[in-house]
Amino acid sequence: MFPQAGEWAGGEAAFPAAIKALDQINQREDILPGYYLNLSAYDTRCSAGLGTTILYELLYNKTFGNVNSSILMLLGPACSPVSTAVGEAAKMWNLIVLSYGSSSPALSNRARFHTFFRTHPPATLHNPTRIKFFELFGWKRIAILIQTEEVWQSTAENLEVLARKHNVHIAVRQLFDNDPSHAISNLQKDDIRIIVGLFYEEKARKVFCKAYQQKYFGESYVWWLVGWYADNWFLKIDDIDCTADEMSRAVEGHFTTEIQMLTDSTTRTISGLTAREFITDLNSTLKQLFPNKPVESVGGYVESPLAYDATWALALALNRSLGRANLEEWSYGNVNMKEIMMDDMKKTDFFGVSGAVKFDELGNRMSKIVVEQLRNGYYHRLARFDAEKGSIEWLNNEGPDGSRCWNYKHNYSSSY
Ligand SMILES: CC1(C)CO[C@@H](CC(=O)O)CN1
Repeated sequence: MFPQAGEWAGGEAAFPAAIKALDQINQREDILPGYYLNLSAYDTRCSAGLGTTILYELLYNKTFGNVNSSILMLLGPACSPVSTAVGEAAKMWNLIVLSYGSSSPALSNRARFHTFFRTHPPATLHNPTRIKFFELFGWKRIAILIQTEEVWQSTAENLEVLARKHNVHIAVRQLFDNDPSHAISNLQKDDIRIIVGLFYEEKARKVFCKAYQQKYFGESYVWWLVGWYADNWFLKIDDIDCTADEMSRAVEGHFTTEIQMLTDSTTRTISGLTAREFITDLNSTLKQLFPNKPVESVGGYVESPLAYDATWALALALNRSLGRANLEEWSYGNVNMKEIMMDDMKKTDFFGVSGAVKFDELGNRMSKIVVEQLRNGYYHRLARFDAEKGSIEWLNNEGPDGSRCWNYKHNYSSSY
């Protein structure tokens, strides 16, 4: 399932990446020998209803698409709302679902999504990084500003649980639906200085425009946002009543956390390619497919390594199951074979273009998180955090031990 439109057209780049993996897999004699993996792709348009309809047709309509047999596994969906609908239904047909693009923490509920796995980590994976930095900088009093959407509210709940375990006090938790003015006034009244902002890009512009207008910005405030907004997101002023200069001043100095989806490593991956070789090849394909836009703005470009690695993960799991299951006997009622394939999915452990690929007990994939800071309008990569080891790797800036990152103009107070 590869959305080509809708809230997030993540399938635009993910589909070519998955096809590349499939072609490489089908040429490998050592993977699924004697079998040819066939991929039937459908545009879900990021719609839960359409995704469910496609699943139903795949299950019951043998003439649907070019599928004239039962499908072995489902690659996708991309968008969280579609994964929520499809992932919950698929288990009733013993169908394993492997998403490459869904970040909703709700999808970690194993009871609801028993056969669901994802190479895209949940949004909650940002939280250990945030806590690590709060401890590093001695920030004890934090606020969370939350857009009323499930993905952000469940991320906030997870952050509060972690904060309590690490003696960080969540002093204020402010929710807003469309207009953040009242919430920002409350943060100001409580003299909050460290704010974790959990909202989509369009709301981020409203937050910082209001913050500017209410003079709630500058060197004494530290904002933590997600790092996957579009480049120069704060300069798109057509939907706010602030100038680009006002927005630049309001957002200056904020930190972001982002899942690292393409490894920096030069190690050869399971496919034999390095990550650099993979992305170079994908870029040339995307330039042909989307000649009128830069590759970085093709939907799902950042997540495409996750789709590539997800295709490898499915093929490797099926390959492992060959020893214990006869794939010709697969049918949606074959619980025994579903259990075998579930076991083999849980054994996933390979080095892909997105880094180490393995799933935890909730079907989630762990990744590294990159921390950046906006300085004079440009994002600087500060550090990479390994949530599994709890370790920080400083990138071209040393740590807070009196090095360059402290030369920056913000005088962070350690009393908050
Ligand atoms: C980092 C982002 C943009 C978060 O949303 C994901 C889509 C979703 O969870 O619906 C895709 N990747």
